Amino acid sequence: MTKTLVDIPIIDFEPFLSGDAEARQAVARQIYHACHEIGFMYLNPGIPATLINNLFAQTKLFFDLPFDVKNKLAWVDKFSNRGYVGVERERLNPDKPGDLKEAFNVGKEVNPEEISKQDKSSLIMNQWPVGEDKFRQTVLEFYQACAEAADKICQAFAIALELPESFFADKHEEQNYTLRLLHYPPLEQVVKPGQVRAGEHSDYGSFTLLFQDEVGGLEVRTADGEWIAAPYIPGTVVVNTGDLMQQWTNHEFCSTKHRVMVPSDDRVKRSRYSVAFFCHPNNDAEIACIESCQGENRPPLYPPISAGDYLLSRLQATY
Ligand SMILES: O=C(O)CCC(=O)C(=O)O
Ligand SMILES: [Fe+2]
Repeated sequence: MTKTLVDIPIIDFEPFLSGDAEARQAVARQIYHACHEIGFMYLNPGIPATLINNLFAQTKLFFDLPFDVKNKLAWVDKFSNRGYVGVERERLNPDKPGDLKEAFNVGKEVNPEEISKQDKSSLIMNQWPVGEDKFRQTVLEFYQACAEAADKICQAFAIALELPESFFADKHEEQNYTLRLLHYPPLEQVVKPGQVRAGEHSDYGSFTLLFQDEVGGLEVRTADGEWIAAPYIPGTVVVNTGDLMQQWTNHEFCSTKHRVMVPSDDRVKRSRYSVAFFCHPNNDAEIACIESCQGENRPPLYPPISAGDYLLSRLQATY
């Protein structure tokens, strides 16, 4: 395992994707240490660079659309958690002013015909800008590539914790994921005291894949309370474990605070784009302390909860 200057490990995931059982074990061991020690790592989970580049190009075009067009797709409720969120609408740190960012959330795309047939609470429609077919197509292709990567990462987490390989993948099979495009606009005005691009927070779900551009600003808080930079590293994706994974594993895997700061130099005048793929278990998955993460002197720290109830309670606090 290579340590970066900032102590966030860079792990070569290739042997997990194409190697034998031994090679997969070796990768899983590195992932265990990253999740246990800092909850952040850089991975190459096999998402093609051209797809990532296309997605960033489409993200820029989307945020360049007039506000009125974007606002027609406005995020309406935490049950769907989809659509457009304007600048300062969201506070990832509720004690601070609104975040200096705009966002667009997409969930699993469903066929409208399926809606009437099934319980509609789990089948919620995405909102798309009219006439932007290339955008929709690229975003959905990217969503699928991330979902496939997430499936492999689930397997690696299970092996890392000596669980059956499909333990986490089975509980994520509904693809209850949120793909979030983010734009941090250039800042000309003086920001409010304490205002940042994204407030200090930990992610709610099981884990997140985070794609960023080279503008930077992402910072991660280490166990001793120091903020360290998590810069863009070409060919890698930042992967971090979230609160629900921390709860599930009785803190064997940690969920680490992170934030996006306003640059103190000229980069403040540039837009920053990033894309987060938030992985969350199936709504009805029961999140109860994993057997191998508890013991006589290590009782479960949390009572069991359904993943769906947990997510709703967290979204409630953010908006
Ligand atoms: O934009 C980034 O780099 C981080 C965003 C983030 O942490 C989040 O949306 O949860
Ligand atoms: Fe985050």
